[in-house]
Amino acid sequence: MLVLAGTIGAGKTSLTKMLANEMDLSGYYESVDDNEILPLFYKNPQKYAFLLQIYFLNSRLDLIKQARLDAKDSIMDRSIYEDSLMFRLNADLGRATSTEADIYDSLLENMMEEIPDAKIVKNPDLLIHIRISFDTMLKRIKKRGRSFEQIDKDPELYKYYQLLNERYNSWYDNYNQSPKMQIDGDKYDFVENEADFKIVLAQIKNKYETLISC
Ligand SMILES: Nc1ncnc2c1ncn2[C@@H]1O[C@H](COP(=O)(O)OP(=O)(O)OP(=O)(O)O)[C@@H](O)[C@H]1O
Repeated sequence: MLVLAGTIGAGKTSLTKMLANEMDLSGYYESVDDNEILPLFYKNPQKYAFLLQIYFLNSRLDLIKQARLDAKDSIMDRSIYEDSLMFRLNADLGRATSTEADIYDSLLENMMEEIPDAKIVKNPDLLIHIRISFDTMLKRIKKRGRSFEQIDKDPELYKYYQLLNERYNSWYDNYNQSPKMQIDGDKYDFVENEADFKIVLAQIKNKYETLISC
């Protein structure tokens, strides 16, 4: 199982679709449009931060189980581990308490702990982090146009996005739940440029094949 990671608008879902197609993998996607808590959270973060995390935790674990039970090898458009980074940021911004964030982390760890000889392994075989600059992040959020994510409607979001993007780098450095690799999402525009996609695909295939052959 391959898992994509990266900030809002990094291109995780697009790259997941392209890799699923090229590498003959089953794609698993988090549905943002059907998430009824997300717009509530953006409207009132203090009230809905904890509920949103529980919603995500539940739905992502469900997807992991489905992906692992699939007869085919799979790819997911987001990792369960990034939620902890987002929730900690929300707690630091006063939208949740540090106790809530601690309990969330402990629950996540408990849920993701592998049981020896279990049929299903929950952690990915490879995590692929798409790294983008803050500038690129803002442009992509604007281009995609999801109304609740727009900065012009809510200037506080600017700071939230900036901190989130900064924290992703140390999150990736500290991530150790599986093998990992990074893609430069500023340098390679894999959505718009076919040659860039080929480079990214080769990097990922190379890493994945090395892991499988070990
Ligand atoms: N744990 C979380 N806490 C708060 N908000 C979250 C969390 N996970 C996702 N979100 C929100 O859900 C929305 C979708 O985020 P996500 O990064 O999963 O997808 P995306 O922006 O469509 O990514 P991409 O463009 O890379 O495919 C964003 O508005 C993001 O802020």
